[in-house]
Amino acid sequence: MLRGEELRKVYTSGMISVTKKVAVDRVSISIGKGETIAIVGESGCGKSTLVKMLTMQLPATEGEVYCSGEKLTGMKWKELRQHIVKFQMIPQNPDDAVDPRWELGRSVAEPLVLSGKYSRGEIAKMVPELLAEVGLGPEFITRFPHQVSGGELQRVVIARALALKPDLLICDEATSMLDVSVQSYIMSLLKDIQKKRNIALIIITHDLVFANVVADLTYVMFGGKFVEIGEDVFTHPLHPYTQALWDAAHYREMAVLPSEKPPIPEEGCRYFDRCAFRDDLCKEMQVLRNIDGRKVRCVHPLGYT
Ligand SMILES: Nc1ncnc2c1ncn2[C@@H]1O[C@H](COP(=O)(O)OP(=O)(O)OP(=O)(O)O)[C@@H](O)[C@H]1O
Repeated sequence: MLRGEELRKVYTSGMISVTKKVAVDRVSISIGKGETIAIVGESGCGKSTLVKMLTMQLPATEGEVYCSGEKLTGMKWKELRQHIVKFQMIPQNPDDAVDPRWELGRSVAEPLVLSGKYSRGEIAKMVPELLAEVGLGPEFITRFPHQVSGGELQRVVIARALALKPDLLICDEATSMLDVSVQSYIMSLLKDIQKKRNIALIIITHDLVFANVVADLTYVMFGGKFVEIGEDVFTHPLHPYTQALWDAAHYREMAVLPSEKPPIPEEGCRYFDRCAFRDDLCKEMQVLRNIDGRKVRCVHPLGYT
């Protein structure tokens, strides 16, 4: 359904001495209808930048995006907006998605109004239906954001995102600001909605257990590139970084992933300076190799050396 090919993003900053930051470096990614993928990796590795390029919220420095066979990169805005309205974001902080001065019903109705496709009567019928789909009653229509809990507000944001029948929902740390019991409720709600509506889900998360459980495929990112892609990657990690990420998340003693992070080398394996298994072979260009149904960017995959 949606595919990004060789996406690259270089951020430039500064007026006199211009600095360049390669946030994402020639990454390809695709997601099919009804599929769930998770993108994991430490802060700053390029997850959000990649997804923003894939969903056309941010122009790519290089690379192309295709949706159901049509090329979105280079498309005129009028035509492009018909596509991107089908990609809806559930943000980390639900407060960012609603106007604090508006009743919640108005926030849910807004995309329907802006689309110009529905009459007032139709919208008045659709808003309570959308709220019901996320388990909220019609009494929420006249409440304000400060009159509901964080979990309820996130459900309103989901209802609003569903209004224009999206093909893809992007959850960028969508539950990380909620307490643990509400987190699991919201995620199972999203999975139920996904099943019912056959929506694709992209989940950006620091919760590796959750990624392992919900995603059909997990993409592990390091230094602007994928280092491992597969199902259930944390059960038997093949890339040393995947293992280190898992260990770090579980506070275990380990030899890699130090708090002092060395700079990422531009040539060869990006994980070189942090890796306990490095040798001269790792200084050469690394490609994603197929191993046991996974894709791994490593010449010394764990368990194979
Ligand atoms: N607008 C920008 N201008 C300059 N650099 C940026 C900009 N946005 C992001 N970056 C840099 O690009 C890199 C990737 O950022 P990005 O937000 O994609 O990472 P991330 O993996 O999503 O991080 P997090 O998990 O903390 O959200 C970071 O080093 C970040 O500082």
